[in-house]
Amino acid sequence: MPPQKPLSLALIGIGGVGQAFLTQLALLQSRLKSKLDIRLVLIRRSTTQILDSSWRGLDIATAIKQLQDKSSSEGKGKLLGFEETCVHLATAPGHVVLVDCTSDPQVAGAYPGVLNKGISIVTPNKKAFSSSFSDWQDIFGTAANGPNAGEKEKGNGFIFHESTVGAGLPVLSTLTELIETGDEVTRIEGVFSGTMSFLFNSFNPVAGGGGSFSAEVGKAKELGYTEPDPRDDLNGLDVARKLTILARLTGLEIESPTSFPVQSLIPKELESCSSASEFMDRLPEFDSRMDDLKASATASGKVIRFVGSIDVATKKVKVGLEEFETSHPIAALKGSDNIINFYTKRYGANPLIIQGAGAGAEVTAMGVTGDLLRVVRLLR
Ligand SMILES: NC(=O)C1=CN([C@@H]2O[C@H](COP(=O)(O)OP(=O)(O)OC[C@H]3O[C@@H](n4cnc5c(N)ncnc54)[C@H](OP(=O)(O)O)[C@@H]3O)[C@@H](O)[C@H]2O)C=CC1
Ligand SMILES: N[C@@H](CC=O)C(=O)O
Ligand code: NA
Repeated sequence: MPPQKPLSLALIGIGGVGQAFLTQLALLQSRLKSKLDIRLVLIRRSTTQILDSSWRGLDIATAIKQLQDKSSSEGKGKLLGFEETCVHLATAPGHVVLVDCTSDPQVAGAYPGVLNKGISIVTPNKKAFSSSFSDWQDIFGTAANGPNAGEKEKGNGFIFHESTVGAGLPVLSTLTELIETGDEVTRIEGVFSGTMSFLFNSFNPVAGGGGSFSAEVGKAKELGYTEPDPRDDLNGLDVARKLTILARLTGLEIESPTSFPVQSLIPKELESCSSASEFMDRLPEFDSRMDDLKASATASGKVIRFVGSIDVATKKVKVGLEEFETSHPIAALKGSDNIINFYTKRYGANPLIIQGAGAGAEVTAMGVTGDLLRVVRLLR
């Protein structure tokens, strides 16, 4: 049997998710070594990168150390522009896959050009899929696995982004299958943020009590649940981005994550904070406002949770705080659990429910590694 062509892989972003992905990649390399030769040829941070121009593949542990060890010559190399790097990357042997584990909108904005070079993309970065609707159309009009892909897109890359909604939970693959098998999705609702789930089930637990809101935000950041800037969770935009992605997959042409009501939990007085650290330092000043919301819910025997919903028929999307009876499944969530209810014609009054950790480096990396395997299967 002729040796398989190698799969050349480039990773950008070696934060929580990126490093967890590398751990899973090392496992994949050893498990698949008789069937597939996966070579890590580039890893890149925001300020430096290591590119293996021999295309033989980097040793993962050494490469991470070099990137993290600012003093190493490798780690200090002049950072080649991202687009320039991709032109070079496209010359790597076999199929090339870019793994974008950043939350950088500029990297995401380059996706159509990357796909056009025949490079596939797997990513948990929501920015590309939740910017303008025309950007969405550009991406899926270029990808070889786009809904209307034809001869023209044949040589282009594939794109998968399961971890953009519900981390590794099979939310996007389930929605895609519901739609592709002809079911009619009428409503999607639930808890879509691991950070907000954790915040409210620890600040306002069903059993009563709970810590201060700002302290719980700090814990969510330490646990690796929040966006690189926690304000992207607290302003409701992370959930809005996820609902934009889901709504677009149902066929709704949502213009942007700010084209529907999104409740922000950022105190107006802190909207001008110039940095995440300044914001986090001042957040405790406003804990009493969240305490008042909690007290009012408690007075009616309820708890507050941060939820989202899409009504496909009326095209109504909304994101914000709601009160729930303590017996409600949403009230009972633990940790970073998401719960997503798909109401469809086929499932009727009993929705298809997906529940589980919706944030955390390892469960997110699982979705990215699963997407990489989806690309591998398409190459067979
Ligand atoms: N954490 C989670 O539970 C989940 C995260 N996600 C998504 O995964 C992505 C990564 O999240 P997470 O790992 O937690 O974030 P981190 O902040 O831990 O890591 C982000 C990494 O991206 C790097 N980076 C930023 N901009 C660039 C750039 N232009 N080029 C190269 N590298 C860059 C940073 O490098 P440097 O350190 O040099 O600045 C850092 O290493 C985000 O898009 C997030 O929304 C999705 C689902 C769940
Ligand atoms: N910050 C996000 C990460 C996953 O999308 C969240 O808390 O859900
Ligand atoms: Na997912």
